[in-house]
Amino acid sequence: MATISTCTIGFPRIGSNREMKKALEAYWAGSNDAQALLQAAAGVEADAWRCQARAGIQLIALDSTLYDHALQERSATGAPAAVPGAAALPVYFAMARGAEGAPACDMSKHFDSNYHHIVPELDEQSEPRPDWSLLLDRVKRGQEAVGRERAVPMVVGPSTLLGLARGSFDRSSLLARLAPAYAQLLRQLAELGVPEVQIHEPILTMSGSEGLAADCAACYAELAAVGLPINIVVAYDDETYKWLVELPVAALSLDFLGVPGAEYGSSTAQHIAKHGFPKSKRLGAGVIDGRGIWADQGQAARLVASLRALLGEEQRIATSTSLQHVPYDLAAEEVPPAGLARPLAFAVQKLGEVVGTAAAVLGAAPGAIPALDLAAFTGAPGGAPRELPADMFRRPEPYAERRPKQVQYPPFPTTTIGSFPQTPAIRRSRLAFKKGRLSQEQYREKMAGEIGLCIGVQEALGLDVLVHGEPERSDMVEYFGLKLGGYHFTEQGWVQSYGSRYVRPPIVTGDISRSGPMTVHEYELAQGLTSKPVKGMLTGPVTILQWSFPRRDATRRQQAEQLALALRDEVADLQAAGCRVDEPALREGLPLKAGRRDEYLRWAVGAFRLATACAMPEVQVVTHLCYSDFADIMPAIEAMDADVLTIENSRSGNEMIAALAGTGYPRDVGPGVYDVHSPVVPTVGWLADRIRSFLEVGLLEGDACRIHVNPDCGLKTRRWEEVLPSLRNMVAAAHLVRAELAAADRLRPRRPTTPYKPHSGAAQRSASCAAPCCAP
Ligand SMILES: CN1c2c(nc(N)[nH]c2=O)NC[C@@H]1CNc1ccc(C(=O)N[C@@H](CCC(=O)N[C@@H](CCC(=O)N[C@@H](CCC(=O)O)C(=O)O)C(=O)O)C(=O)O)cc1
Ligand SMILES: N[C@@H](CCS)C(=O)O
Ligand SMILES: [Zn+2]
Repeated sequence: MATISTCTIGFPRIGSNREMKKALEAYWAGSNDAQALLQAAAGVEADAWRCQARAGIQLIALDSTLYDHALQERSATGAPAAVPGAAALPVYFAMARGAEGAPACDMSKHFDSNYHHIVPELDEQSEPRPDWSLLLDRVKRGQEAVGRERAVPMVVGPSTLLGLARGSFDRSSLLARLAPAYAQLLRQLAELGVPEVQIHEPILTMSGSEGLAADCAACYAELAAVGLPINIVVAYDDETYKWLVELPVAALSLDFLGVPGAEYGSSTAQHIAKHGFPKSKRLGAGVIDGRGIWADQGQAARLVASLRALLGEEQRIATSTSLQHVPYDLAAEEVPPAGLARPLAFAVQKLGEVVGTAAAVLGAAPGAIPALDLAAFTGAPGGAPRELPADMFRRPEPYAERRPKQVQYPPFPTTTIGSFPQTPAIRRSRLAFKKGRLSQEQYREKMAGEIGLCIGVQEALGLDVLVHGEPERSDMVEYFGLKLGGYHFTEQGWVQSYGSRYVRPPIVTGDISRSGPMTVHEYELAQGLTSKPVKGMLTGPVTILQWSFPRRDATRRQQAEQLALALRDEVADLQAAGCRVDEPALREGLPLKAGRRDEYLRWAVGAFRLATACAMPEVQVVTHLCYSDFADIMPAIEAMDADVLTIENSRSGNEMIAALAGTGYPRDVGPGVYDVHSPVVPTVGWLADRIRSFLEVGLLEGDACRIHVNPDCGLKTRRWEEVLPSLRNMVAAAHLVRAELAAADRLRPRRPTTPYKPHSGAAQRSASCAAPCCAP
């Protein structure tokens, strides 16, 4: 007798109408008290759980968080308790966002997604003092909402908690000490009568996790002994299958899809075909895409049918990852994304796909469900790859020759990463423009005023390299999606990036094309107001792609190449307009498996070079990386051939710049000196210490003229009241350390500081750029 069941492994935490975001921000602004926040959170989670029950999901993961799920499991590890009630909220948010005298905990990219988790703080000294009351309360609320037999607790697993922690320490012994804490949780859950517990262990997808096999086996044997069925959930890629299936647990939920794009497909199905799946376990088949938005129940049904032949009747249909990576509900779109010939599925629709797939397989008619029609994407798949000439990837002169021709700086030149506060007034203007209450002309004038304000502020603060402030960009990726052909966008397609911050990833539906300049007007406006250099501001091709929903009929490489060609034309137009400093951002979608990284890095770095190589030697290409560890991809960073690298640095304690210094990285570096995700204003003394520490780690052998001083990332999430004193202190700190170096006679600029002269040359445009850029 076939038993195909259905389950979820996570759901959007924002609420169908962004209730969670609004409640959090009202609480932080002081217009809401703790009770109101907790009440709003309870409403959001209950709505989400009931929505899953209504869709017919049998086992509902009790996902819910005030800020981040990795942060809320800390109470089991001996770290300060996380939110046992209203009184502890300030501690919880201090950990997440910082508070006076207490810097925020480190934040990091969650695997290869655009979600950011708070990094667990664990080391040898950590003494688990388990307090699971929060999670247990959540389970009780879940049982009330959807019934005992459907409410399934989910918890970040001990290996993952340890794997996400930074630093090198004896993880093996701490895992052994964490096991009893988790065993205690399982006993308490069993008392509540839950059907099973989901233990999320995404760390087991990572290369190198084979080394965890013995420790994991011991830990899970101890947990299994409690007697509560355990479902280990491993998402984001295929997994270290051979030893994972041996773990003594009742069920394994695996990701059958892997990264979105045409590379679609993990090796999970092949692993099962090759090695089999133990009869004693239940498989959670993650066949509905948890992080793509194309509806494709047909593919899922066929996958499950093929598994059934291998596995027999006992299966469970699930999503490949938590649905937190897709928007809540397509029905919220007043106008469904226009021109989309293919059906879309957001989280609510994906619940229907899970249930529908189970029904189709039971009905033995999986073939009857049509798969996503790839032929309906516009354009030939990617219009590429065609062989592009090698010189399109090479700047005319190598770094060592071109750097002296570029703008020269004083020691510790000060700058910012691009965005300035996105104020309510800016957002109101944009909304008025969208609703037709402001004309295009009026909207542009408003934005011009904001740009003028940003330039005036930066001049007054004494910054050395300026930016226009990005007021016209709702989001650094969505903005380009709106300007480029081949993209569609949503009105309500919010996806959590971190805490209360959300993005609307644009959707690639066809070949990407640029119909005209996208950023030149704003650059010209800004540069026209100052004699200091203004950076042109582009988002890099890989970043745009990683933070979009890619099409399914072309590889990510093909899509990145199209984006790179569009950005290349923009670089050409920016430099023709006189721009001498340019900033595309690259963000890795580095595969979790080491064996796939080289190939990825080849095309990702290639896309960056393709976008920027048309820049004349005099143009300084700045790139920016935030919230990612890149110690293990240093050669790729070097191969990007940028002139300046700005990086998020302040929360991770110089780890990255120490790595850069260690490899003798020769180019200009701008290590972040303060955390932009915290409302705390850093003091001059603290900032000066940060700057001095760059010399201590031996960065650029102490050549201060090439060590730029900037915040970790853009300032769009901050208020002017925070930005003004923070930047004032940052500039003062740079000047202080500059003066100290001068007094100690340690200022030996290798070349004279040259004043900045914006370039005025249309003639040079045709000489250096037109040919390669316009005839790709
Ligand atoms: C740099 N980062 C980014 C990442 N990914 C991106 N796609 N973009 C990024 O910048 N990843 C890593 C990091 C950190 N991440 C973020 C992510 C998100 C924000 C952020 O500030 N998000 C805003 C939403 C921004 C936005 O698009 N706003 C719209 C307004 C939309 C809206 O709410 N409209 C209302 C009315 C307007 C109003 O009254 O406010 C409506 O329509 O009803 C806009 O500006 O037009 C957020 O608030 O979450 C920052 C860093
Ligand atoms: N220029 C962007 C980069 C963020 S990663 C900004 O400043 O917001
Ligand atoms: Zn950044």
